[in-house]
Amino acid sequence: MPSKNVELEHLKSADVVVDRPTRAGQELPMPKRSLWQLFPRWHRVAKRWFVSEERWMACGFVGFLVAASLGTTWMYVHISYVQRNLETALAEKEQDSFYKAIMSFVVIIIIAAPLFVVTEYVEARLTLEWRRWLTRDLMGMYFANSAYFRLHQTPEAELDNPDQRICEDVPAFVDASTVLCMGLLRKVFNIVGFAGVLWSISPKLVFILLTYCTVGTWLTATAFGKRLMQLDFRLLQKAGDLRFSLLRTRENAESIAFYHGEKRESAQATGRLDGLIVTSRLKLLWRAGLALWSNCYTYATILMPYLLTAPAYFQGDLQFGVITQVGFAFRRIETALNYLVDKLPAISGLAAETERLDVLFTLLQMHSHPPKGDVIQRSPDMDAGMLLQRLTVLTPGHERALCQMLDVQLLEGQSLLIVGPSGCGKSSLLRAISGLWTSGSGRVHTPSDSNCFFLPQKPFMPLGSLRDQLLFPSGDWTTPLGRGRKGLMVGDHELEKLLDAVCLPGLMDRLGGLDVELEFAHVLSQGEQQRVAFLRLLLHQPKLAFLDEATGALDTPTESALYRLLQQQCHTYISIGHRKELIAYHTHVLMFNKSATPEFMTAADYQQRHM
Ligand SMILES: Nc1ncnc2c1ncn2[C@@H]1O[C@H](COP(=O)(O)OP(=O)(O)OP(=O)(O)O)[C@@H](O)[C@H]1O
Repeated sequence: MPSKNVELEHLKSADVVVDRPTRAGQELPMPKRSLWQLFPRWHRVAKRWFVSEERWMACGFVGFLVAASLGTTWMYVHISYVQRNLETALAEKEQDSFYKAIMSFVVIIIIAAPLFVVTEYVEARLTLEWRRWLTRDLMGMYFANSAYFRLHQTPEAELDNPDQRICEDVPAFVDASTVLCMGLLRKVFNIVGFAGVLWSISPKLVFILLTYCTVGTWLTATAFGKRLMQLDFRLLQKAGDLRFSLLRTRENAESIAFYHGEKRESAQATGRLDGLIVTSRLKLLWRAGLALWSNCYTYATILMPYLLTAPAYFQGDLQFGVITQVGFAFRRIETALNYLVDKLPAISGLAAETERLDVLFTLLQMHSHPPKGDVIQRSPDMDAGMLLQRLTVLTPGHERALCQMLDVQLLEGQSLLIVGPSGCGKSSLLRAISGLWTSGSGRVHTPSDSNCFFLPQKPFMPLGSLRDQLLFPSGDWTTPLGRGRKGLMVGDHELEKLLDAVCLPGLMDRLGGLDVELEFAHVLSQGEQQRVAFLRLLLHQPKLAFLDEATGALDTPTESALYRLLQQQCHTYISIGHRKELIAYHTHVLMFNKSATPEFMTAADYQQRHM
C-alpha cells in the first residue's frame, strides 16, 4: 500500500477539492484537468467491477452488448442498400424490384424488433448490477477499519459529503458510463460500416467528412468541455452541502430549537441554496452557448451530401437512390463523429462524478487498511489487563502531542480513573488505545478487540427495536434480504432484570415492549441512553471495559449504583470522569496536567495528594 503521504500528495497534485462541507457563499477551487486527462481516473473507477470476482458476469453483459451492436450496425448498413434499391425502383418504375425491397424491409423489422428489446434489457441489467457491486464495494471500504471515522480526522484528507458520493454519484457514474460507452461503441461500428459504404461510392466524401467532424469535435471540447465539467463538479458539491446542512438541522433539532438558532441555520441553508442556483444559472448559459454552436454545426452538414453528389447525378454518373444512400450514410457517420459534441453535457457530468468517486476510493483505500510505519502499535495479546509502553499520542494532523512517553500497567482486577482538565487529551488516549487514532509512537497491549468494550461520551442509538438498543453492537439485525445475527442470545426475562439493575425499571412497559421500534435517540433522555449503554457493557462481559464520561449525565446515587455493578461484574476497567466520587471505584489514577506527561499513581496516593 502506498504511504499516506504519497497518496495525499497524489490528491493534492490532482487539484482535487478535499474539503469539509463548504460555508455558504464560499468559492472552492475546481479541478483544472481537461476532459482527456480524466480518462485514466475514469478507467481506475470503472475497471473495479471488471476485475472483481464478478468479472465473468460483467464481461458476459458487455460481450452480449458488443455483439448486439455489431448486429445492429450490420442491419443499418443493410437498410441503406434496401432503401437505395427501393428508391431507385420507384424512380425507374420497376415493380418487381420495389416489392423485393419491401420484403427485405419486413425481414429486417422481424429481426430488429426483439433484438432492440433484448439489448435494452441487458443494458439496463448491466447498469443495475454494476451499481450494486460498486456501491457495496464503496460501502465495504467505508465501514472497514473505521474508515468512516478516520476520513474526517485529518484536515488535509477530509472530503465533502461521502454519503452523497456513495448514494448519488455511483448510480450517476454507472448510468452515464454505460450509456456513453455503449453509444460510443455503436458509433464506432457505424463509422466503420458506413465509411465502407461511402468509400465504395467516393473516397473523397469520406475524407471531407472526417476532417469536418474531427475539427468540430476538437473545437467543441476545447471551448465548452472543460468549463462545463468544472461547473458540474461545483454543482454536485453545492447540492451535497445543502443536503448536509439540512441533515445537521434534523440531527440537532432539539439543541437548535433551545438556542432559537433556526434563523442562523435557515440563513446558512438559504445561502447554500443560493450558491447552487447561481452555479446552475451559469451552467444554463454555457449549455445554451453549446446548443447554439452544435445547432449551427449540425445544420451545416445537412446540405453537404447533396452538394457533393448532385454534380455527378446531373452528369448521369449516379443513380437517384445513391443520393439518398449517401445522405443516409453521411448522417450516420456525422452523428457518430459528433457523438462527443452532442454528449458533452453528459460527459462533463460523468467527469465530475469520476473525479469525486476517484478521490473517495483513494481516501478509502488509504484508510480502510490498518496504517503502517511510524504509528502507535497495537498488540491484542493480553488475557486481561492493559500495558501501555512509551506511548506518545499526537492529534491526527500531528499538530499537538497530547501525551508523551506514557507507561502504564494495569493488572487483572485493577481499575483506572483518568482525570484532568477539559481538552487535555483524556478521550484521545482512549481513541489511541482503541486504534481509532494512530498518530504517535509506542505500544498498546490489551485483550483482543472482542474482549474490550468502549462506552463513548455520547451513546449511539441504532435504528431498530428496544431489544436492538440493548444488545448493540451484537444481536439480530434485519436487512431487506433477511436477518443477520451476531452471537449473544439473551432472554426477555434476563433483559428485564438487567434494565432493573441499571436503574431503568419499567422502561420496557413504558415504551411498549422489547420489540417496539422508536427513534430512541429522541425518545430517551441523555441519562437513560447512558444507562442503556451501561446495560450493553454488562451484557457483553468484556475482559477490559473503557468508559469515557459514560455516566456524566446521571445523578451521583445512580452513578454510584452503576459503578458498584461494574465492580462486581467487570473487574478490569478504565474510566474518564470529572467527579471526585468516582475515585472510590478505582484502584489507580492517571492524572493529565499541562505538561503532556500524565502521572500514573494509586488511588490512595492521589487522594493523599489532592483531596
Ligand atoms: N480530529 C482532531 N484533530 C485535531 N485536534 C483534535 C481532534 N480531535 C480532538 N482534538 C483536540 O485534542 C485535544 C484533546 O481532545 P480530547 O477530546 O481528548 O479532550 P478531553 O480531555 O477528553 O476533553 P473533555 O474532558 O472536554 O472531553 C483537544 O484540544 C481537541 O481540540
